[in-house]
Amino acid sequence: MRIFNSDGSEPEMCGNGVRCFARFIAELENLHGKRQSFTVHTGAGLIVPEIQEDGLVKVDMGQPVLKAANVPTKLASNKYDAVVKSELVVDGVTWNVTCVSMGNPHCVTFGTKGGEDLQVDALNLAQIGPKFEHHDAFPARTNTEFVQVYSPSHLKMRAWERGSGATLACGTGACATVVAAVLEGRATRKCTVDLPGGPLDIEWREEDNQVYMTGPAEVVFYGSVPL
Ligand SMILES: N[C@@H](CCC[C@H](N)C(=O)O)C(=O)O
Repeated sequence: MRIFNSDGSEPEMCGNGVRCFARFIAELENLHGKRQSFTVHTGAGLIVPEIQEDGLVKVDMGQPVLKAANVPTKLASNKYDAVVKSELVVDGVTWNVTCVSMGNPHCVTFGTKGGEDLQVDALNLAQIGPKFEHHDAFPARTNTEFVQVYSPSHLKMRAWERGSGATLACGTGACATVVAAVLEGRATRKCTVDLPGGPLDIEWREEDNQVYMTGPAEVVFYGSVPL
């Protein structure tokens, strides 16, 4: 699977995309109602989506990458060889950020240094998102997730995506959000993440360090495009 952002750049991975890709293949092959798993080659390695009997798609998203140079970020590692709750000055305001790669780079924030907990609906993403995306700390640019904690197993997130801006959902971003929330001691390893487009269930398993994402993928329309 190869995907393209709306600015034409090619990211390594797309969590929503891989769920849709699995659904598309199942429709093509008439695999309705059957449990079916696929191995998908992506820029981030092999990713394994499985269509469950309930119709939801559960994806083995692989292991998070936390080493600063591999995210990549120029911020220094400070905990578990990772960048956790580090200070990032954006437009004169100091934010606390945790950096995670799910094959593609993510910067996750729960708020500003010493500030109130984020109320994500109040944020002007179009104004602050690009300042994170193009910040010097991120040599490959970054996706940014702004997160509000409802409870240790229930988070709300809005994403500003690298190359695409504010989107209704970001699967890799939801995975990075739970990894960051666990590293910051804010959440358990199994969480529901609410996104503007609907919820995703994410689990970062302790046994094998793998991240699993479960969510829907539905056919919206069929069409053809002359190229
Ligand atoms: N904008 C991302 C790629 C797309 C991520 C996607 N929305 C998802 O669901 O994971 C990037 O440039 O890394």
